Amino acid sequence: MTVNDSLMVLGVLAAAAAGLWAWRRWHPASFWYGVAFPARAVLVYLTWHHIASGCKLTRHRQRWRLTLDAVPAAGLVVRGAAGIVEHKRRMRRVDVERAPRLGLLRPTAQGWRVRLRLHDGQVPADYERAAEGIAHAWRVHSVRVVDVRPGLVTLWATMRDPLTEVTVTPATGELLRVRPGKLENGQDWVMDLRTVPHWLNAGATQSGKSNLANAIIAGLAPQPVALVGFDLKGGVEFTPYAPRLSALATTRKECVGLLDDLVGEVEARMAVCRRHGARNVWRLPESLRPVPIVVLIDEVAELFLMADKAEKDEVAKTGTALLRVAQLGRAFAVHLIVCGQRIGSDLGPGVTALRSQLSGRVCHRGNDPETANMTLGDMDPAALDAARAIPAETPGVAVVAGQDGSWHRARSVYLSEETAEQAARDHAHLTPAWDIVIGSVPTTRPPLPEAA
Ligand SMILES: Nc1ncnc2c1ncn2[C@@H]1O[C@H](COP(=O)(O)OP(=O)(O)OP(=O)(O)O)[C@@H](O)[C@H]1O
Repeated sequence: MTVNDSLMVLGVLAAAAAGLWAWRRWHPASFWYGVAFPARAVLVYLTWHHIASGCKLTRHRQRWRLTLDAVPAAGLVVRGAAGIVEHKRRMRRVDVERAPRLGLLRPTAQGWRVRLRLHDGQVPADYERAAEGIAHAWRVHSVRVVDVRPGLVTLWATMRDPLTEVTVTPATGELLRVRPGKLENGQDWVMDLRTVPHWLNAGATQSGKSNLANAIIAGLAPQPVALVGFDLKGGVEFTPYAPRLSALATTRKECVGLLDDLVGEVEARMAVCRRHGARNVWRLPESLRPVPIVVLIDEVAELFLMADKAEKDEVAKTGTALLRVAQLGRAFAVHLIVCGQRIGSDLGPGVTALRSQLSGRVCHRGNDPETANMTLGDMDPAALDAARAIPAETPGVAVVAGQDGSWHRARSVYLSEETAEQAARDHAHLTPAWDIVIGSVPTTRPPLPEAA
């Protein structure tokens, strides 16, 4: 090759590299699907056997193979023990290491998914244990085991943590549905109170609980719902949202009164449903359908703590009323969003029962492993591990679990208090008066959609 030829080849290579760089820089999505993903896929298939072996996912099988056996030749052996001079071919059964069969790698915006066939005797937990090792071998942010079916698991690899930056998601406009942030798989985090009626929002201080509550309030503010606040931290959290709150309790006495109202309202709705042969308010004729109530409770532990014995009765009443609202509210469009650092049995009897009614769980970073245990203890152990691994420098990141047992890492969208307060002020005209709400009087609000 002449010097000119070499220069030309170098020039072409440099131009190709610059083109690829520019492509990646200006249109990363098409670069990923067109170049980066196919290259990654080839690497994954080529290295899979090695990685599976390193992560102890392989199995040994007996297979027929044509082998070359070394045979000492007669007469020459005497020259030395290692006098092997002849080879003989023959078929025989040998031990072969087999990796689990990889299905087709399917690209996602943030990485890829691939289905694997389990070896006999393997369970999905084997793959959950190996996931971290596989993530390191594939040089990706995380690998999760998802979509478990008999004999099959799907591995979902994510190249970068999609929760480092969460952008604002538009309002859904659907009743009792909010999008407070993003899930790790890049999809919107949808909180649908008609599917999961009550939520527990737990985490240490500065973990992002209030930000999530703000996002929920801002999402619900434009909807035809009544918002109610319980804030025993002197009202500092919820008073700024007062224009959009139909009721706000900031002292224990007010809490007891407001809970009495709520229990009475649930019972009244129950009576209306019974009269009309409806199992829930969504099956009532539209003109009779009451306005949904969303109850936000800040720092739930304050409701159960007592300074002296005189408060014992009030605390007991509060616990019972809250439990009744939780148990009965789901059918009668009364929803709870309970925020707190701890919601354990140490707060008193009834708290564990209340927690079990809160089927939606959001577990932010906790100060101790107990927070994750209390919030997600009855779920998949992998969810607990993910919650315990949330770093302090990413407030708003949480593990979110619904009632079907599935869970996701998610992050609420950052919403300044001013923005949420502005949303409350902007939609103050939609705030139904509490007297009208608990009077179950059909109001002139816009008609509610039919139940799904
Ligand atoms: N999703 C988020 N993205 C970015 N920053 C966030 C997010 N959520 C919260 N933060 C930041 O973290 C800080 C603490 O958040 P927040 O007040 O919601 O925590 P908290 O758990 O309610 O704390 P506390 O119990 O002390 O009230 C806030 O200053 C906020 O700026």
